[in-house]
Amino acid sequence: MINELKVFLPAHITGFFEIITNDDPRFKGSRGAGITLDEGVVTHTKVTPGSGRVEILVNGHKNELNTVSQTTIDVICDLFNVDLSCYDIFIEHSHTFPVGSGFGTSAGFALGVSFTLPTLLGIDVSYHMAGEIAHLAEIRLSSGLGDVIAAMEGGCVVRLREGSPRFGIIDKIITPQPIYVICKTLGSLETSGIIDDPSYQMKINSSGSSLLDALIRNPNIENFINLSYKFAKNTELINPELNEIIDIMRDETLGASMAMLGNTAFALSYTPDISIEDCIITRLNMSGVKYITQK
Ligand SMILES: Nc1ncnc2c1ncn2[C@@H]1O[C@H](COP(=O)(O)OP(=O)(O)O)[C@@H](O)[C@H]1O
Ligand SMILES: CC(C)(COP(=O)(O)O)[C@@H](O)C(=O)O
Repeated sequence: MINELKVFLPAHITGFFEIITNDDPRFKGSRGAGITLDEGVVTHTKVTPGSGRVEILVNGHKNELNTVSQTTIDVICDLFNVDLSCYDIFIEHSHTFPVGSGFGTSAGFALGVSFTLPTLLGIDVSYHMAGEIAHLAEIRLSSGLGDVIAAMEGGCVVRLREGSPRFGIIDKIITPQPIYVICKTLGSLETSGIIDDPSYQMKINSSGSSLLDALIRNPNIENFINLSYKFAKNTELINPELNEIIDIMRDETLGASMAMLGNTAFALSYTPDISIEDCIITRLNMSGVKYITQK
């Protein structure tokens, strides 16, 4: 039996969204649209016979960022009634984007665990069930609502129905040629502080719903980024400093907006050229979850 697996999950930037609550976390989530990137989170998981030790590293460090991973392990134990006392588990996440800045990093951590640990424990989970495990961890922590279902698929993902990957419904916007994604981050935003705040929920939902309808009527990448900017303005989530950067980006690209939920500007372009310093430049991901080592 294999004792280690490595998997890649693309980062996911939400352009606009609508919060859909439900007492059943499998049916709680968001509708909206976003893009996945060719960079994200690589997770390397090893399981050996042992005494219940769990070690989680994030970019080589043990720190508070192991909460999402630990919560995903807890979800696996709850769902499959697993006793970990006779295993030692080692998980290492490597991520290129800053946490909490609108790149869906928490979803990448959760999916990295859910697409490796069950298999290494001999638990047979389907592709969509592995996604559901990560979704349940995100909902439990309020660290995300719809990144999981989008990151698994790749591309420019439209979330038509909320929920875990077993119940949510997505579609994709076809891009005629390769798309560069240009990002400039000024810092983080606390996701839970926004998605759990009733006043933000009202602004988000009153705007997100109509923008999704507008994208469905005209499903193309330029419309996505322009509707995303409308959302950032309508919800008043954008700040003047970020707006200045977005204005410059918009003049040089197909369009630009704020990455939800982070203090980050992102632009879509057919070329990697931009006049702004210190941008992260990558490509629209088309593959979704990808095993680096074979199952
Ligand atoms: N590994 C982690 N452990 C604990 N909390 C995390 C972890 N990753 C992200 N978070 C928290 O979850 C929320 C969403 O994180 P993240 O998905 O990285 O946000 P974003 O998509 O905005 O970058 C943030 O509040 C962040 O602080
Ligand atoms: C926008 C957000 C609710 C949070 O995104 P992040 O902060 O990147 O986890 C996302 O999960 C979504 O549902 O679209």
